[in-house]
Amino acid sequence: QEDLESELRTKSKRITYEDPDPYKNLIQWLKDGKAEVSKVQIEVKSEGYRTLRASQFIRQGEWVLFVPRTHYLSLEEVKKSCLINRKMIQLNYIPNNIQTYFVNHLLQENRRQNSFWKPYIDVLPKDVSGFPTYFDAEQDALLKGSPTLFTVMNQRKIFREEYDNLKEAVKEFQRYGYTYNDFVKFRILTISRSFPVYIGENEQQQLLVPLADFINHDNNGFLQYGYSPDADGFFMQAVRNIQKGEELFYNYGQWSNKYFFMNYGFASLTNPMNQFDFDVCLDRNDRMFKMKVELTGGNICWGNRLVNETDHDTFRQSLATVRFAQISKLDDFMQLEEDVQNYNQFWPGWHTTPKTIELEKATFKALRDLLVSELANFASTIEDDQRRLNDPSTPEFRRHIIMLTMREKQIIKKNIEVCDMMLSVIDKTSEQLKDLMRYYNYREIARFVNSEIIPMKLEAEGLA
Ligand SMILES: C[S@@+](CC[C@H](N)C(=O)[O-])C[C@H]1O[C@@H](n2cnc3c(N)ncnc32)[C@H](O)[C@@H]1O
Repeated sequence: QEDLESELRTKSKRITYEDPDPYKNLIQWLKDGKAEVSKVQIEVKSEGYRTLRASQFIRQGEWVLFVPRTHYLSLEEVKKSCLINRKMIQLNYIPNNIQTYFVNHLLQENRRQNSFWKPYIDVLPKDVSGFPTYFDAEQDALLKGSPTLFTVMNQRKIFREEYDNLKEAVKEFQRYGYTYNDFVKFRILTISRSFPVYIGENEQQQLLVPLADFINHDNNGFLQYGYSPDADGFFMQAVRNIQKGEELFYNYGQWSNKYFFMNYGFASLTNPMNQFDFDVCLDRNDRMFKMKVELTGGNICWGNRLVNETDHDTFRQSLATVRFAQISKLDDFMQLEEDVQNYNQFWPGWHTTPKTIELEKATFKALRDLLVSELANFASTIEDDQRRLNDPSTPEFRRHIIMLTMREKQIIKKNIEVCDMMLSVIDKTSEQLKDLMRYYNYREIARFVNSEIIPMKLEAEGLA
């Protein structure tokens, strides 16, 4: 194995790139490898924040850049050319994430003086302290109340476990003295810089692609990427005409702020995919606790999510889960048991349909109380956040925490308002409700009232 390693090292000694400007080395290395990089230019906005600009007009459909297979890292490549990875495979060690194969390869190449990958490694960000995995107790405290804090803790645990297990299982990993900090740094760099790409028809691969990984995210990104079998490499393509000098962006995906924050270290106020994650749990003092647990196959809590828009299934699901927890009448529960015959497994958020106006009232009240207490858990108010965002001395990493948690709080607040609104109208007559819903802003709520509440009202009014 060591022979193969030294052979690779000799091979990589052929050309060295020693310009004091690491970006020049990167471009020259890519050009020497027959990459097509002439239409883009690197701009260093700050040491940790670089971007690409179009160095010429680029027509819609044209490739913006091309990197051949020899100059990007694929899973196949890193499994083959990294000693630790080969050992892992021999030992049948299954990493908790395939990112570990990339991390091991980067650690190896980072250690080598004359690595073929040196021009790439030299331009990877040096400082990743803005990623939540690196936060200290004081920075964690800023996330208090946010469901993201739990995810951060969990991520740290996963990273630590992998590092400790690797050290234990692969003696070379320990011998090279790779530190936990470097392991985590390369793990984060792998997460935040990899491209999921379809190579074969159904074969999705992660790739680390030099230079392409300088492009930042925007919701209105105008590039797409892929693998070209004919050219045997990775391309970025313009989906519209791009003017000379324009900054290049692509859309990293329709992800929530929490996802961006965890994987890329940023959040945005304009992300349309924001969400607030929260748990709805059964009350252990509930008389029906045991019956409910039995019905759901042993569950007590369910993860739910609310989004910006109340025009969304997530609202109905959250409501239904709370409704399940709120059922207190045997009749309602029996009706639920009847409904359940139609499903293989009972999911409170999908299957707990409205039963009575009384139950709906209790449900909106309980959801409201839950959200009010969630809101009170946060370290700061929306107003504090707004003030800090307006203050230019607020550090960059902190802005992202504020944007993340502020959006979570805004979602909670909006949903509290919906609960309040429902509680204020639920005692009205069916006619009054119909009138109110005609101009109601939240379509999902209006649809819910029209399809569920009004029929219940009509039935009750008919009986009366
Ligand atoms: C693939 S890299 C893009 C290039 C990066 N700016 C650099 O200098 O190497 C992804 C990283 O860029 C930054 N980034 C990308 N899009 C961003 C955005 N819309 N807002 C803030 N930071 C962003 C984040 O630090 C993220 O982890």
